[in-house]
Amino acid sequence: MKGALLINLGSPDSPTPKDVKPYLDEFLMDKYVIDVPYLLRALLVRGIILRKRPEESAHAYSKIWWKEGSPLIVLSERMHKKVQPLSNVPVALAMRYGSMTIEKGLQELNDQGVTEVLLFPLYPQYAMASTLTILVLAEEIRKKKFPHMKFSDVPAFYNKPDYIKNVADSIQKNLQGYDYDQLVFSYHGIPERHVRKTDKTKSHKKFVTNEMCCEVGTPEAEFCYRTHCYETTRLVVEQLGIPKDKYCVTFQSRLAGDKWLEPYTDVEIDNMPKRGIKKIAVVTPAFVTDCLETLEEIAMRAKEDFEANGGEEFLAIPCLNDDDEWCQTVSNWINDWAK
Ligand SMILES: C=CC1=C(C)c2cc3[nH]c(cc4nc(cc5[nH]c(cc1n2)c(C)c5CCC(=O)O)C(CCC(=O)O)=C4C)c(C)c3C=C
Ligand SMILES: [Fe+2]
Ligand SMILES: [Fe+2]
Repeated sequence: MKGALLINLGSPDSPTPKDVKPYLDEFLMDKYVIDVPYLLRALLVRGIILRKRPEESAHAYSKIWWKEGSPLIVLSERMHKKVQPLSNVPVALAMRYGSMTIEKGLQELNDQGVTEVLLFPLYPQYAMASTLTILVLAEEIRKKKFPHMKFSDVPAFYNKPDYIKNVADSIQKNLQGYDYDQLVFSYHGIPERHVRKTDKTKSHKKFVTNEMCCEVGTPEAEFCYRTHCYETTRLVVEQLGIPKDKYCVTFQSRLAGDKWLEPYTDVEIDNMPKRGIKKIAVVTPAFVTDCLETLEEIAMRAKEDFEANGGEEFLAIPCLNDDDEWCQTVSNWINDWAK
């Protein structure tokens, strides 16, 4: 029998340093996230980052935490609840990090008699720190625990017409009656090195801000997160008829150290009021589910900083979450595969 496993990033069990620390340890010790040799990674993560970050992150999480739990988990569960009845096969939900493990998700499907699994990473744009790490871990678990299972996966869907329509429709709905100067497409950042690493053709050289590094359809674009982000944006603005001077692409959530994809969301948004841009809307299409990075970093921190710098109106557009059309899209893709 066939079945699907929806996989999102995951959250700590509670917004306390005690629970945030092991979650961050698992996340940042992942070699596809901090991609340096083990000893250096342990020194960086356990010797430096995890000294202060659990407290800081726990504080940030506590600002967005809901009575029912982490927004990312609660919203993913709501989406799962809507997708299951629309799907013709069993659908389970798991997280890459934290307690809702991929192993538990596979076990749940196994218990229902599923032997052919569609792995569905909930990331529109491909990155080794998001998509690849899920696929690698799932395969390790399959070999050890479920050797009889067969896996397929949903590739990055950054340019799939249904997803683009869902994002465009959501933007249009949220922008109704809101007269903005600039629509900011803010994507989760990654180190530039990650883009080079996943490029099998090794043709990426220096990045030029606001210029595409690859042409969609070429081998180098297949795993280029940066191109996927620009292409999602291009298709969405094309659908909505937004002119060039009314939108921009930025990258958020960088960790200190390496050079990450530019331009940086915080720097760009802080400078906008000085350039006469006083009313903005921010959309975050790298996240299908609202989470710490959208609810705290964008809707709270970026808004406060924008206003402190002279900005007047700031609208954070919610992610697709459990939007009916989006849930229909997800189940359509599952049903097409299961045919
Ligand atoms: C869009 C997909 C994501 C990519 C790519 C990604 C890369 C990446 N992230 C970090 C470090 C952190 N990210 C954190 C939170 C976080 N990241 C994503 C998604 C992607 N990350 C989500 C959905 C979330 C929110 C989780 C939630 O519970 O709401 C965090 C934890 C919070 C914090 O301390 O800031 C860290 C750390 C790196 C280093 C990286 C690529 C190298
Ligand atoms: Fe992240
Ligand atoms: Fe590229």
